[in-house]
Amino acid sequence: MATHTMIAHSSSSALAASSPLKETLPLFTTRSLTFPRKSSFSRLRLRFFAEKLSQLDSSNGCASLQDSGEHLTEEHDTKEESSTLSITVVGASGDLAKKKIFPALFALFYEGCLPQDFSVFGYARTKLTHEELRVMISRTLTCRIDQRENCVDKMDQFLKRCFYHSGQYNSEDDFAELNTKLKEKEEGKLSNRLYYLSIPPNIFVDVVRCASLRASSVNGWTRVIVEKPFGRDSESSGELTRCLKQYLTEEQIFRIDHYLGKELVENLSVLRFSNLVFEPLWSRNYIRNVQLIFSEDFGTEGRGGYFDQYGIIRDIMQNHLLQILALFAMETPVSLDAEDIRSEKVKVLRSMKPLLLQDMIVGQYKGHSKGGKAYPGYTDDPTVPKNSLTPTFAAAAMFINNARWDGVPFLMKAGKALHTRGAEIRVQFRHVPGNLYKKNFATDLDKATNELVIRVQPDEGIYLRINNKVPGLGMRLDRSDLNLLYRSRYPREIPDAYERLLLDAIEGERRLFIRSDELDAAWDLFTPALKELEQKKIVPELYPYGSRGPVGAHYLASKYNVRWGDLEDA
Ligand SMILES: NC(=O)C1=CN([C@@H]2O[C@H](COP(=O)(O)OP(=O)(O)OC[C@H]3O[C@@H](n4cnc5c(N)ncnc54)[C@H](OP(=O)(O)O)[C@@H]3O)[C@@H](O)[C@H]2O)C=CC1
Ligand SMILES: O=C1O[C@H](COP(=O)(O)O)[C@@H](O)[C@H](O)[C@H]1O
Repeated sequence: MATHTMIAHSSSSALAASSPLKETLPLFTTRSLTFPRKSSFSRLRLRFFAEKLSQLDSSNGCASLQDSGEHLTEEHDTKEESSTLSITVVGASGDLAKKKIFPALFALFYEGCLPQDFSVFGYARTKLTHEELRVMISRTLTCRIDQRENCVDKMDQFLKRCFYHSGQYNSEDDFAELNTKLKEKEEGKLSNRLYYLSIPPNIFVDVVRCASLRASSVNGWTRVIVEKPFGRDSESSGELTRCLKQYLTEEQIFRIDHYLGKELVENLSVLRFSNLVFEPLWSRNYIRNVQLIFSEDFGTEGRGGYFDQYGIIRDIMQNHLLQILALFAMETPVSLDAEDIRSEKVKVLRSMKPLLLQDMIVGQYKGHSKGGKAYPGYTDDPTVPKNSLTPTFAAAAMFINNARWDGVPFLMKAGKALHTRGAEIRVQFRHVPGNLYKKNFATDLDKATNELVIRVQPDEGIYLRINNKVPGLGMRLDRSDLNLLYRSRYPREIPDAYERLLLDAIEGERRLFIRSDELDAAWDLFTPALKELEQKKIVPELYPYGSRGPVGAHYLASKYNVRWGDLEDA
């Protein structure tokens, strides 16, 4: 124990010494940096205890840090007793904070995943009292379906730990005041501080500067979760990273992509690497195309101002879908350690061919009336310019130039205001060569190939479409699904992605956060096509609100001899 502490501190000091702000950027106990394997081990160890505890309290996978001390090791006990955790949500008055971050923090508290000694601070310009913040937060808190009994008590306990500080985002003095308030709560203990930047990206750097100079922990770690968008293209993203790194080390920056925290996305690697039946098939030899599909059945209502500067390619494809693609297509990592996984993701991203304009199509939704109800078009939003060419839908074909995936189209499709909400990965396999049963298919043979579908949301599940004989005396073939439907197999609520990611950031687990080289590689793939799209002022194909999107998506798919699986299913 003593040795660990010593090594951790000397290593942190070495880091701080190389940092431009060594005095003002104090020690961050970068557990996974110093002890990469130990971090995963300790998390797994906690999870092991949690599994034991789950039989008692149906915990969601973290060990109870509040009331299970006797199960944990000596090392853990000591740390827990002497340290505090302060979580500051910057932009606390905003949509994401209310909708996702505070509820996720409450869920972690509810599940016993937060340390004994923690406080939550909201920070924003809006003037609020502590009590007003608590009222605001309480409106969005919910308890897990299966554990409602002491819900009200738990909410009260949580809300008592929530405080508010009003300040400007670029004021060092305001952050110094925040620092004073944080210190009051920390009572001189070893303090760890987590900042969540739930604010528009143009103020990220101001906040990081002020927080790092005036409100960093002096004796524990300081970490910052940065929300997307991380820039608009390679240049602006590089600039953002450069500016953030004036004040923070890479190890302090947790770039969030909440899709990586979704249960089925986490399960993707388990599916691949722990099932012998899949891994041998995972290549160009057996897979003819992969589809990554995102759709929402609502428009940009309320977020038009933000969305118009980014569009669907930057909002969904360059991050959420590309991250899933990287996990899907990467080689087997050396271990489950964050750096090993992220290095494999970077490798596969760097093997990809940058997207070409001729391999994408864009669309924008228009107003539509259905069942007596009028649905607004994208440009009907008062915060969107009337002549906006921003795509609310896009489809793209991407390729990976490596031995495993050479020639396999990875088709992406993302859209707002479509007929349904969902996110899924579809893997379409090749034909069975010389299929003995080709005469017995009621449908065309091309449609009778196997398909593996990983449904990320809603109705999380994994199903494998196979061909089977219809029972009876004849020989007629049919298609059926071997179906793992989560709600039947695991009839309990799945934690929200933000819960998992917040817990990981608290634990210093970086596996599900984006490293700066990953981000660079991701932007390199999309920047040329995005620039061309804007320079050439490509006019998006209009599609009605609530429809299946522009027909151009079908032409793009058929160019590569692909049919969109979601539409075949419908
Ligand atoms: N909302 C969502 O569903 C998602 C959001 N994100 C990202 O999360 C971050 C926060 O999103 P969201 O909560 O929707 O954002 P908001 O627009 O609600 O902004 C959050 C807070 O920031 C302050 N703020 C807003 N605009 C400005 C401005 N121009 N200058 C200074 N302060 C401003 C406001 O607080 P005050 O005026 O009190 O200071 C506001 O309450 C963004 O980076 C967004 O891209 C990512 C995924 C989903
Ligand atoms: O990052 C974003 O994601 C949401 C969709 O997230 P989900 O978890 O609800 O699927 C999307 O609406 C938003 O435009 C985008 O910024």
